[in-house]
Amino acid sequence: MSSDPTDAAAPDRPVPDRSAGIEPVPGVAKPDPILRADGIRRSFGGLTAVDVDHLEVQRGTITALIGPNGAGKSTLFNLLTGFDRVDSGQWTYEGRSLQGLAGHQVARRGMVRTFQLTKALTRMTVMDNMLLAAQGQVGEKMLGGLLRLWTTQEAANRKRAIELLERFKLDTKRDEMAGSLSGGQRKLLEMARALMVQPGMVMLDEPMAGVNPALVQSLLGHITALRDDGMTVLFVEHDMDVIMGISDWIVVLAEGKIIAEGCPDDIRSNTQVIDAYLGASHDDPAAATGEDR
Ligand SMILES: Nc1ncnc2c1ncn2[C@@H]1O[C@H](COP(=O)(O)OP(=O)(O)OP(=O)(O)O)[C@@H](O)[C@H]1O
Repeated sequence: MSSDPTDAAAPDRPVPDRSAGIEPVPGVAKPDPILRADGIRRSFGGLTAVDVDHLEVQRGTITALIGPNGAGKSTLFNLLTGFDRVDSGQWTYEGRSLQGLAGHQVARRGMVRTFQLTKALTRMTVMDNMLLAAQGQVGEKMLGGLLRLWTTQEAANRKRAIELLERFKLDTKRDEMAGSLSGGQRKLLEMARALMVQPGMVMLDEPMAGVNPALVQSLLGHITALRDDGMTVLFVEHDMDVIMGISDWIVVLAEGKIIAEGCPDDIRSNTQVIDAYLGASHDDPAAATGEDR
């Protein structure tokens, strides 16, 4: 990563289109992939949740992972970030294998994901949430041990936490319980927590879910600022306006497989994508194309 992600605002410079010229076909090779995955499979009983032959994520882009309910988006996120185990497959981040690593080890390599705040986290202050995130994405079982290890790194971590809370306009909330934050503020905290480990790639799980429409623009600005600061963003989202509005590239999953990839215009006009959404009984078909209803 070339610049400090704690910069308060997105730099005022044009962002190069890093997905220009890439052919819109499933599994297409990218000129400068930060993440490469091959043969990623995961079944639950008889159900194949994920069956991805090849996926590359281009460095420095905002890439959306979309698909109807049950398509396998969350499972793929969990697998790539070490929060679930593949049945088979290999994947690399920055050319190094992540196979078999736990979530916190993946985060320390620089690929970090956001999580909805768990109950335990909502009972901690905003600042303690940030300090805990600095330890990497460990399970709550390890909380006690980590609390004791805080002292050494604490000063540096506090400084970084304050910078990030200022960036996300949460600095006045630092001593409040995370559970008292609004839906949008929680999303901001989830993003701020992810940045504590200075990642090169951030994976956002439904960053707009439960957010008041008034805060959507601000959140979108923060997501594009991550990319403009040099990070790669991969996100799962259902809101088609958001997806079409900020994505450089879109990967479409259906029944565990990548059925389409391309820039927003490619995806909007892709009949296979429209069919996949039309075939999913509990999704709104109009949403598949991002058309006004
Ligand atoms: N732990 C599990 N045990 C059994 N089945 C699971 C498990 N996790 C996911 N599945 C199944 O795997 C399939 C893919 O689920 P997944 O949650 O990854 O889809 P998704 O695309 O994220 O869906 P949504 O958009 O609704 O969140 C679904 O059929 C789901 O029921």
